[in-house]
Amino acid sequence: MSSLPTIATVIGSGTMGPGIAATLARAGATVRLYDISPDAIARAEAAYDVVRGVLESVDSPSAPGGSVSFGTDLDAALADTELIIEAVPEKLELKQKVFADLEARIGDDVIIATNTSGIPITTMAESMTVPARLIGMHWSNPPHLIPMIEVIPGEKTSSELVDQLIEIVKAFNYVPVLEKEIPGFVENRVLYAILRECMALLEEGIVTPEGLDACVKWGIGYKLSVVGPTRLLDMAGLDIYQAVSGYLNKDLDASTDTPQFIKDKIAAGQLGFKTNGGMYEYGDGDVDAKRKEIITGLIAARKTLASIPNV
Ligand SMILES: NC(=O)C1=CN([C@@H]2O[C@H](COP(=O)(O)OP(=O)(O)OC[C@H]3O[C@@H](n4cnc5c(N)ncnc54)[C@H](O)[C@@H]3O)[C@@H](O)[C@H]2O)C=CC1
Ligand SMILES: Cc1ncc(C(=O)O)c(C(=O)O)c1O
Repeated sequence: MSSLPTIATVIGSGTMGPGIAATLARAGATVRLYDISPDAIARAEAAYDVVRGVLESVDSPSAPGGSVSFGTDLDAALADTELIIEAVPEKLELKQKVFADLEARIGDDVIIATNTSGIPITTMAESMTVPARLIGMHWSNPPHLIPMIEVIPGEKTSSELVDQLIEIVKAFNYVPVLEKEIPGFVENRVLYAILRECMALLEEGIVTPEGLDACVKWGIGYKLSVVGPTRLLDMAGLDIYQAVSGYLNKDLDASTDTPQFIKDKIAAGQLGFKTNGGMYEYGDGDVDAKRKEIITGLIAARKTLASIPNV
């Protein structure tokens, strides 16, 4: 296989599957999107139409011949495939069962890339017949708009596969970030460090949700979208970092569990957009409107970031 696979299969058509499939298809691959649930497939077909429109409006590489087909027939989805991207729910046992099911149906040369948010690849590969073929390929949500993918080899992943996946990611113009294996990988370790402190500040009543969102969006997000954290330290001064981290680090939240108020919301069925309420409440039509605003904002920001120097 040279760079982009001719045929690829995405397993799991929930939040992430349609955007992943659409990105590969737009770059020219024939993609089969498989799900165990017919309802999920029906939702994915509708989501795909929206995603395709979004891809039209960003500078996403497009090549002729790409397509996405949808279905609940696993053998049909796997026929002649070269690359499988697994995007089923974040449960180790489920992913291991899916890998066993896949390995019973495919040749030894077929790649399995997992979109796990942070389960170590080595652990997932323990029950596999060919562990050298498993590699982490962590897309960020929404996958058709965030042009960066973490590439995470496990202890038994073949080094040829690491190089191959990096070339595949470059073939659809995304930035591959090669990492050593660690729970949560790099992106979610940083994101969850931020989220842990944010949730603690809310729980202690230090700031309102609206105030927190404004502070983090402008004070941190805006700046970090232009200058990464390493260069930010040069901009601020390492002496300042030493002075502040010297008194602040020991005061930062260090809890190891999910905050109780989040657990209470989940127990009350408040999960966020998918239940019309979570951190904020949403009335009729509000969730769709917010989703549109977020996508519009991400498209505008991506265009701007693509047009300025990578400092
Ligand atoms: N939601 C997010 O923001 C992100 C999620 N991820 C990771 O991607 C993976 C998928 O996440 P989501 O798309 O959010 O999950 P989701 O729950 O929205 O979708 C998962 C889909 O997998 C299907 N499924 C369940 N068992 C299956 C099986 N045996 N075979 C085929 N399909 C099956 C479900 O019917 C569902 O449609 C997880 O590992 C998650 O941690 C990674 C990056 C971001
Ligand atoms: C809150 C949250 N948690 C996990 C992930 C992930 O990468 O799996 C994301 C994301 O990609 O956006 C996220 O927002």
